[in-house]
Amino acid sequence: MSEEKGDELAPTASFSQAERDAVYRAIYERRDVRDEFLEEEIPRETILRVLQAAHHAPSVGFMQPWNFVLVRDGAIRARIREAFEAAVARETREIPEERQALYRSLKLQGIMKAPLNICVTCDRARHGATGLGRTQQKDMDLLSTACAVQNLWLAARAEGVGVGWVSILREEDLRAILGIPEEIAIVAYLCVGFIERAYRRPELEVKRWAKRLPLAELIFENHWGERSE
Ligand SMILES: Cc1cc2c(cc1C)N(C[C@H](O)[C@H](O)[C@H](O)COP(=O)(O)O)c1[nH]c(=O)[nH]c(=O)c1N2
Repeated sequence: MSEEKGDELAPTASFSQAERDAVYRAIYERRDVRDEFLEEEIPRETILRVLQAAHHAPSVGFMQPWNFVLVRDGAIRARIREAFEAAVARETREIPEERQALYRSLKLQGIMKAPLNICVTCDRARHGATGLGRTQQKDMDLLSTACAVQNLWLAARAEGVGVGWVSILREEDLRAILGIPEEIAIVAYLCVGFIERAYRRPELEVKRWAKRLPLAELIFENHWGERSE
């Protein structure tokens, strides 16, 4: 035990109603943004605040396996955009016939429009190949990195910055274009920029691709399939 002075348990200060409202507002008003990005550069301090929020995400064994590759260069983003187009062509073939027209009408990325792209990676061997909390469930490092992405997404919303997650990209293309080593996993490719307008509901719901499921249908009591009366 090597606790330092000030490290003892302290009372948890409660949130005021306004603070609670702000937290829930960030959660409910966060959107996946594809097309509404402004050209304006995001100040370095704002980017760092958002990344600091990501860096304070929970992680298995406090592993903090993430890195953030900040991509601003237009030529690099153009190559990623090309890789996206090729990936969309492949994905289109897997979409059921009756949904193809709707799929093709969707805007699914803002790689060139957003002034900043961020590739979030996971170093699966950080602090050793195995570790606390990860011996039985091997992908906990990847899930920890997803927690960091969510923190980033929420903090960005509070900063007036929109984020769009683009997963229609082959990992090998991102790896080659961004020079990411083989041993580093790629978790998220994000388009990031200030926004002034956003949908109030998920764009995929507005465009009738999918609906939000009723929460009550997703909750079981004690055993899978058991619902409360
Ligand atoms: C892991 C992962 C991967 C993707 C996404 C999200 C997540 C969590 N989403 C965004 C997704 O469509 C969106 O979150 C939902 O439609 C819900 O909308 P809101 O995020 O609430 O606006 C997403 N959107 C998109 O246009 N292209 C994409 O490739 C992806 N990929």
